[in-house]
Amino acid sequence: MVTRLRAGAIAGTVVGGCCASRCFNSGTWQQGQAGLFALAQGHFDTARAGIKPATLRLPDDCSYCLSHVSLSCLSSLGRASEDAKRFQLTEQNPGVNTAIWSGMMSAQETAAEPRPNHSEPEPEERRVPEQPAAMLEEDMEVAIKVVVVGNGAVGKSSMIQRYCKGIFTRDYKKTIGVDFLERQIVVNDEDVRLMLWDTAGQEEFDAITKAYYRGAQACVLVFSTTDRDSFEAIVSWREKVEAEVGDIPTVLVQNKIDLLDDTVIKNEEAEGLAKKLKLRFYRTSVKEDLNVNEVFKYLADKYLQRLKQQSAEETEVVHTTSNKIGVFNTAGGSHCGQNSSSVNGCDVINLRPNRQRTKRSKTPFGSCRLLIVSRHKSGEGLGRRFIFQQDNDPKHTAKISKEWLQDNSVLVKENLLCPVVVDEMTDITTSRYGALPERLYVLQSGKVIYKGEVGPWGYNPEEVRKVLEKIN
Ligand SMILES: Nc1nc2c(ncn2[C@@H]2O[C@H](COP(=O)(O)OP(=O)(O)OP(=O)(O)O)[C@@H](O)[C@H]2O)c(=O)[nH]1
Repeated sequence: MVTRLRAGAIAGTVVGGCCASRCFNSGTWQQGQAGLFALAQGHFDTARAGIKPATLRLPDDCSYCLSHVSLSCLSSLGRASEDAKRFQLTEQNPGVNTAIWSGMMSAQETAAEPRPNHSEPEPEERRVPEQPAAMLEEDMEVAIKVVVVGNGAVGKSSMIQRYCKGIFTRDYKKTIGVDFLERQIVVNDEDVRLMLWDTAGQEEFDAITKAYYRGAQACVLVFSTTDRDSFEAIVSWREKVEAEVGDIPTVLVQNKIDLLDDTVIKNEEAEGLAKKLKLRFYRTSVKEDLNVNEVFKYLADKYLQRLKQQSAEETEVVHTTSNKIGVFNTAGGSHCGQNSSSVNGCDVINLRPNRQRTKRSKTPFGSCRLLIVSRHKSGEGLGRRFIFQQDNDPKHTAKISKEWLQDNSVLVKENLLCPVVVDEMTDITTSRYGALPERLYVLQSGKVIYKGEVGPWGYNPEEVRKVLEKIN
């Protein structure tokens, strides 16, 4: 069975990245998939989010697959622009408001198959403006996951709302778990999509929020001018984030400086803390819209600098090791493409190097940072799926990857020009991009007092809210 998805707008609120996806039919979990889930509620536009379209082949026994969005480089596929016009789930997955994106192989495998009949007009609300093909071909953008952390009521949600929606509300509504908004900006001529994760400030949500730090690429540590505790908690917030994601571009923010008259933190204390933590320090007033843009611009800039630095280091590796860095071309499908062949009765995927690697070039995968190749072999269902993760991290240029590819009948024809990580559905993708807890729990004195259904379908924040209100 082939389930096809087309790009565009999905009715949905992104609730998290996923580390696994579940086939409801077979009950099996497919691990190692990365990305963002969209759930019914609100609006999430995949095209705007920079997610490129693909068709996806689901195994024959899987008619209701809750799957993933992966950061794959599909823009170069001939069909991409056509597919990108709008998103639509076919009749085979009714009611499943999930974006499923897969890697090159899936897309190429299905390319030869007949398209389902979409002759019926789409409902008005599903239609999205068509995008010029050229944009889809070339506009790969950098997406940065930013987590905003700090004690409760310091203004995290307000800051994100101000930045993404340009609004400020006086009402305080405690964040339960996490929330998400995004904004696209241009920094040094680069399109950057900031995905801002608003996390709850209260300790009782730690278990939930920590899961969302995973894969974060930048962090805002916020304290309030009028809340001494929030200032003193900064070091511990930093440690929590670092424990999950290591050293990422981070900024220290003192919010509510419009209330400077009521300050409980001396200037030199705040500056001293920034110095001690070696962080850029901003004073903001979300209320007065002071310095908020600067905070996020700085982070985006810092992140881009790191990317550039990484690229430069990789180039060095090209000259010094036999494992060259670049992008690899996954020509051919997994079982019948012209570039696949058979060795000892096994299918072989031929990976060919692509010699160019220029940003925004028309070269296939030219600006790809992560390439996931999924491979299904008919009849073997979920068991035969390989994911090659090209994330340009020199550490991953491991000999072992190559050996693994060869052991699994993936023929590497020449030296690949890129580091290749073989993610055997284990933890690499998960730990970097996954963020979705399997269930929501509420614990009290070490005891589970609420256990939700398997998420994200089974998430029920309202239930959680009620439980929390009861125990507070
Ligand atoms: N005066 C002033 N009030 C602010 C500012 N920023 C936020 N607030 C107010 O502070 C309160 C808390 O703001 P939130 O954004 O909900 O705080 P939060 O950090 O997200 O809180 P949690 O969700 O509990 O973690 C709200 O009443 C806001 O209106 C600011 O810059 N100045």
